[in-house]
Amino acid sequence: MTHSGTATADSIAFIGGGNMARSLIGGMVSRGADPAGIHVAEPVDALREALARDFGIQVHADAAAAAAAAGTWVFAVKPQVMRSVCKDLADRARATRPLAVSIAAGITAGQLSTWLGGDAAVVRAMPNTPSLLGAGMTGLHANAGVDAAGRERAQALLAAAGETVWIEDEALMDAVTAVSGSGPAYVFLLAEAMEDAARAQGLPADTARTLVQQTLFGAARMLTDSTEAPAELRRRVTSPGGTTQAAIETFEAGGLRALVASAIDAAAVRGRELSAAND
Ligand SMILES: NC(=O)C1=CN([C@@H]2O[C@H](COP(=O)(O)OP(=O)(O)OC[C@H]3O[C@@H](n4cnc5c(N)ncnc54)[C@H](O)[C@@H]3O)[C@@H](O)[C@H]2O)C=CC1
Ligand SMILES: O=C(O)[C@@H]1CCC=N1
Repeated sequence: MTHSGTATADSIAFIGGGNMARSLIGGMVSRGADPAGIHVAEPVDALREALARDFGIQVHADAAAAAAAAGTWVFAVKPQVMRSVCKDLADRARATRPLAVSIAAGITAGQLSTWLGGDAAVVRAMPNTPSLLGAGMTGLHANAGVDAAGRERAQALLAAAGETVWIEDEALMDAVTAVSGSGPAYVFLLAEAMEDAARAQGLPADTARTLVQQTLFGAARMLTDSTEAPAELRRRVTSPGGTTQAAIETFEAGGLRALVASAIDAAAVRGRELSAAND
């Protein structure tokens, strides 16, 4: 189903309505954004209909219809299809000079600008899925074509879903992707491992889940609400000769810190590969 919404320069068109677009839109709408000004192009019927139903936004089956309705285009498709999606919109981009915001891992502002016909105003953004709850973290990088008003527009869009930080050196966007873009999955992996271990200790599954959920939530709250460094918060849990020390020594002996560094490096390398492979 295609709805015709308000076609204004202030409207936003998401090109791609998958997991990350849903998280951003959910965060924006729950923080008071007007659904009439949010358009999404999504070819999968079920996803499109769910977005319209859940958020009351304007949905379209094809990118051109959504792009025609908005002055800001948010590219939320996979890196592997970004080039062809941009090229299909290049004529319109040259004619209407939208602000293009891409959330794709790896794909550079230079690639996006070229694919959109050259000299496009591009903000490369890297959000994460907690955006759905308004608890997202987004790194933003603007190319030289983005003026102060464009920066403000991009930041306001992503700030509706959580915290934002500007990254002036674009080369660091792959590190941002590896730390905060992919980061929620690392915490979920830890949660899975802790739940498995809790069950292995004999705890019932639902109790194991509750213990892990509330522990991660409480620890995250302490990290964000306290001015103390993580190492100090850890020290306060760790009684000398106690249970935590036994666990921490096991983590250190297993090389947890080096493993985390290698995992984050692998993610950053993959970001650079995605750029090269999809040029
Ligand atoms: N999932 C995450 O946690 C994060 C993802 N990203 C980036 O967001 C982008 C999207 O990722 P996900 O949402 O996870 O993927 P996804 O696969 O859930 O969403 C992509 C959507 O684009 C749609 N699509 C494909 N071709 C299209 C076209 N021509 N026009 C309009 N829509 C089209 C697909 O049907 C799909 O629903 C990727 O580039 C990824 O690097 C960035 C930060 C975090
Ligand atoms: O895994 C990915 O490639 C995307 C980018 C960051 C999070 N998800």
